[in-house]
Parts: sequence; C-alpha cells; structure tokens
Amino acid sequence: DTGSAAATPEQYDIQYLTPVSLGTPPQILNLDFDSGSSDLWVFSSETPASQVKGQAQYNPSKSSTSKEVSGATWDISYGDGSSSSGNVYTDVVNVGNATFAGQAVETAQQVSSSFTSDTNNDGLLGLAFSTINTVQPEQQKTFFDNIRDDLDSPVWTADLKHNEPGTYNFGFIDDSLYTGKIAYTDVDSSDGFWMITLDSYSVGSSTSNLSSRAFHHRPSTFPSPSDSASTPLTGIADTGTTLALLPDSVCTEYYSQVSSAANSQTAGGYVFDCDATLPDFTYTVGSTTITIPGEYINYAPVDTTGEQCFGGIQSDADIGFSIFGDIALKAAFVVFEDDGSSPRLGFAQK
Ligand SMILES: C[C@H](Cc1ccc(C(C)(C)C)cc1)[C@H](NN)c1nnnn1Cc1ccc2c(c1)OCO2
Repeated sequence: DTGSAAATPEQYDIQYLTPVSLGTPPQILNLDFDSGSSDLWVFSSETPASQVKGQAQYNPSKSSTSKEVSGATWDISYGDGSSSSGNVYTDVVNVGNATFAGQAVETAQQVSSSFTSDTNNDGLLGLAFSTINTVQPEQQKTFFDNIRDDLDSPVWTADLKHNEPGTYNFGFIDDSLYTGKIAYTDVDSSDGFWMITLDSYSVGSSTSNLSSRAFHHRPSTFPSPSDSASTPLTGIADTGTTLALLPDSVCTEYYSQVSSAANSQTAGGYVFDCDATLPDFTYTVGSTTITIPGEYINYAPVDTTGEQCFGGIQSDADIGFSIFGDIALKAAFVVFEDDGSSPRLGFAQK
C-alpha cells in the first residue's frame, strides 16, 4: 500500500492542509498533518455551532462504517495555547489511497478560539508517536502506526514548499523529489516526538561570519565561525509548527546579522524592517547540508503597515527543546522512517 496527497499552504505558509477521506460514503476534510502531536481529531457534527466558522464537519452518523468507541474521550492542549476535546469513533480513513479501516477518529465537542477562527482547518492528523495520543481510557494509534505494516516501506515523507503545494507520501520514497543523498540520523522517540540532533548550523554564507579584516587578523574576541559550525542542535521535527524555534544563543547570532532586528515584547519575538536582507540559515545532518534561504526567514508583516516583519527563526525558551518547524523543513525533503523499533529521520536537498 502507498499513499500520496498534496500539502497546500495557507497564507504565509502558516500551516499546510491535506485532504483526508473519512467514512462511507467518503467525507473529505482538510487536515493539518502534525508530526509534533498524535491525535487525529476533526470538527464534527458534535462541535457546537458557535465554535464552527466554515470548517467541514465529519458526521459519524452519516457513515455506514463508523463505530463509536464507547466510553472513550480525548483532550489535547498545544504549546501555542490552543486546545480541543471530545469523543472517539473508528472509521475508514484514506490519505491519497493509503487506507486504514479502523482508524480512531476523534470528534471535537469543544475547540478553542484559534481553531474556530482558522476557517480552512478542519482538524489535525497526528504523526508523532502513539505514546502521546490523548485518548482515554485506551490510547489510540496514529494513522501511520496503523498503516505501517501494510505500507511497501515503513516510511512517510514530507516535501513542504514555500508558498506552493508540496506532497506527503506514505510507504515509498519518491526519488524525483530530492537531489543528492538522503542523510539519516537516529530519532529519540522517548518523549513521543521525532527528536533529533542536527550536527551543526551556520548563519549566512560562511564568509559572512568572518570579520571584514583578513582572516588572520580576527581579534581573539570575535566569535570564530567554528563556534556555530560544529554546535549541535537538539529538537523535534514538527510539521505542525510554523516557525523554527531555536535556542536564544542561535537567535542572537542570527539577528546580529540584521541591523534593523530587535526582540520585541509587543510583537512577541524578533522583528525587523520588511525590506531587510536576511542571511541564510544552514544546518547539517551527517553529510547533507540544508540551507534555509534568508527570504524564507522573512516570515510575515507584523501588521497592515507592512513596515516591520516577524522572523521565521524565534526563541525556543520555556519549551525545553528546539522545534524544527515548517520554516526549517520546507527547505528539505524529509523522510520519517519507523520500522517499529528504531525510528530515523532522513534529510535531503531538493
Ligand atoms: C502548535 C502546533 C499545534 C497547532 C497547530 C495549529 C493550530 C492552529 C490551527 C490553531 C493554528 C494550533 C496548534 C504544534 N504541533 N506540533 C504543537 N503542539 N504542541 N506543541 N506544539 C509546538 C509548539 C510548542 C510550543 C510553542 C509553540 C508551538 O508556539 C509557541 O510555543
């Protein structure tokens, strides 16, 4: 079995939505595939009308293959402060022809305001590890965990793009979607996330890290480029988070290259003049180097004046690990591989 479906970005690539077919006859909902959470939940006939603003709703009573999971409930809170909760059914779920008949479909009886106001997002499809699924009393499996054994290969891949549709594939690696080699790194799934350590990162093209003076005249206080070029970054690969949330030291190093940048309390992070030229951000996984073009890091205007823009790299303070969100992932072809025992992440240029 294999599946292939489009990942279409909302404005500013704030999230990517993918059509999913639920039930019999098929009910199509556009879901946010989220490798940083593990619940498949949807707006439903059970969501109060006051909390629905244009979203498509899954109606289990209109599906001949839905079964209520008696006594089961779910309740999830996300790091950005949003939340949702409700009941659980099983039904046929089809993602680009990869199909599982008894997938847990969590129907929302409550969603927080940020979900209500996101009119095109009909729910989330979790692709982190099933150990952090929130259904009680019996935890449910993610779509990938359910279909893994039926897939030609125990993988799913993300080819997210900047301001244009990309692709989520299940069960196969499409060699036409990348160039060079896929470099793999081991995943620590003990917290339920695709947690990895990137071998190094660098800001701008390496020469921009050097002082303007000749190499051998660099004063000893100047941060040697090797400081960042061999510093590892530990974090989670999270298709459901828009930005790259990185350590304060990395943010400081990055925005020190942007003369108009400031860390704004009011804006909630680093902002700069919208006409600023931003340096690239490069990270390496084994022998593969991924470069995020500076223009991707000019994320979006802070307000309608369009003078100040919000950075795509922000601080991971208070989270406890970095989050390699869409800003970092859309520059790469990413392979999420899990044979059930030793999960790995692969990165390739494209
Ligand atoms: C935020 C998303 C989950 C989500 C996606 C979309 C939405 C809207 C549709 C309403 C736009 C809300 C929520 C993320 N998914 N792994 C997540 N789920 N749990 N933690 N994270 C990542 C994190 C963690 C901490 C942070 C953060 C982010 O932003 C600021 O601080």
